[in-house]
Amino acid sequence: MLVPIQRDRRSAVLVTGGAGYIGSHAVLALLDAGHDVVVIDNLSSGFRWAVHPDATFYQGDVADSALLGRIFKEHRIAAVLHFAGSLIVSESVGNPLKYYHNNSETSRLLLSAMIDGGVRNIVFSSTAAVYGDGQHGLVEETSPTQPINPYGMSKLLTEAMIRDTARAHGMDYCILRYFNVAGADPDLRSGQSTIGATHLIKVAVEAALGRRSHVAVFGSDFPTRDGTGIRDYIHVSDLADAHVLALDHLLNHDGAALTLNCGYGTGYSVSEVLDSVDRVSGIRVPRRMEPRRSGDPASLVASNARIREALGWLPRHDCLDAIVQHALAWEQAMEARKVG
Ligand SMILES: NC(=O)c1ccc[n+]([C@@H]2O[C@H](COP(=O)([O-])OP(=O)(O)OC[C@H]3O[C@@H](n4cnc5c(N)ncnc54)[C@H](O)[C@@H]3O)[C@@H](O)[C@H]2O)c1
Ligand SMILES: O=c1ccn([C@@H]2O[C@H](COP(=O)(O)OP(=O)(O)O[C@H]3O[C@H](CO)[C@H](O)[C@H](O)[C@H]3O)[C@@H](O)[C@H]2O)c(=O)[nH]1
Repeated sequence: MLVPIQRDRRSAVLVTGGAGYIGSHAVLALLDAGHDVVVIDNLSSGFRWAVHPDATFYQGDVADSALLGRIFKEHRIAAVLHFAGSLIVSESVGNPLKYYHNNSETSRLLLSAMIDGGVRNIVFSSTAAVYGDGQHGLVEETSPTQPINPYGMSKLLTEAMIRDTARAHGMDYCILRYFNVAGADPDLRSGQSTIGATHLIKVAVEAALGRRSHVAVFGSDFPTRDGTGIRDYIHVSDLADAHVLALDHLLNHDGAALTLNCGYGTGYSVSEVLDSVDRVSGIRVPRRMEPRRSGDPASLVASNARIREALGWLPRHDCLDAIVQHALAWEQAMEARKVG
């Protein structure tokens, strides 16, 4: 049954990491849906220009409890959408403490500041990396969580903190486990601008535009149909929509406690993704076979039955070529604007 949205017009939403790739798209979707938006970002990997001017911006760290306290006093924050964090799987293997600090410890401080500030709703950016390796077929939310890298473990710890804190302090939460996020806003209001990006589709479209000499294929001996790693690539705008739905759900359901996969349920291998980039760009991107990257599972593909059922989420851009097309268009637009 559809529940009418009773949004408190005076309240706002705090987006941590709103100057980053996914956060900046969520800000656009929230503004499009009529929410007031406040952003906190330390600009460690995000960009001030990526934050829509209609959002109020604070430059600072989520671990700065005094700053969070000030924000909670200056605005009526109804909910926090927590994107800020570190997210490179291979980096987390070499520097795990960075991840346990910036993902786990910083989230603990955020939860503590939320309790102090009386903010009782949180949407959290978790990841498919909490599931680990050895997954067969579609991964359900009830599948075992056995991360094989510190990044996944740092997010799993945060999930546990959120559930325990919610129980103890009467908070409501929606944990969104994203699979592989890619693409750009179809109107090119934002896109992935990360410097020195490591994500496959971003790297491949940079190579198609001649900014990289080739794409390294990390591992061709995985137990997959063509030996390369399989992932479920979700368009960033569909993911942003999921956040607006999650927020509305929290604002309308007391006691909400959701953990939801965000993916399409279709997996593509690295070779298939590169074929798509070749097809869409019209350029044969040079590929070089290299050994596996540490911490990489063979395959991660989402079951999305739960998010469809719980939030009524309906993807609008469920097509690999469309995702690649938008990613490529954003790269070209950045080149033209000379940003990033
Ligand atoms: N990109 C993906 O495929 C993917 C997949 C699963 C989960 N996620 C999660 O989504 C979230 C956003 O990822 P993204 O791809 O947009 O990355 P991003 O690096 O573009 O965005 C992260 C933003 O957070 C900011 N930030 C980092 N630490 C901060 C801190 N301590 N205080 C304040 N600001 C801080 C950065 O400056 C940046 O703007 C992350 O939590 C990530 O783990 C991403
Ligand atoms: O230059 C590259 C980059 C990636 N890959 C391969 O492409 C696939 C996807 O790799 P990405 O680096 O694009 O993404 P990850 O799967 O490593 O991780 C991403 O998705 C995860 C969820 O599945 C996490 O949430 C994480 O934050 C996010 O970076 C993997 O098989 C990887 O080995 C290559 O072969 N060459």
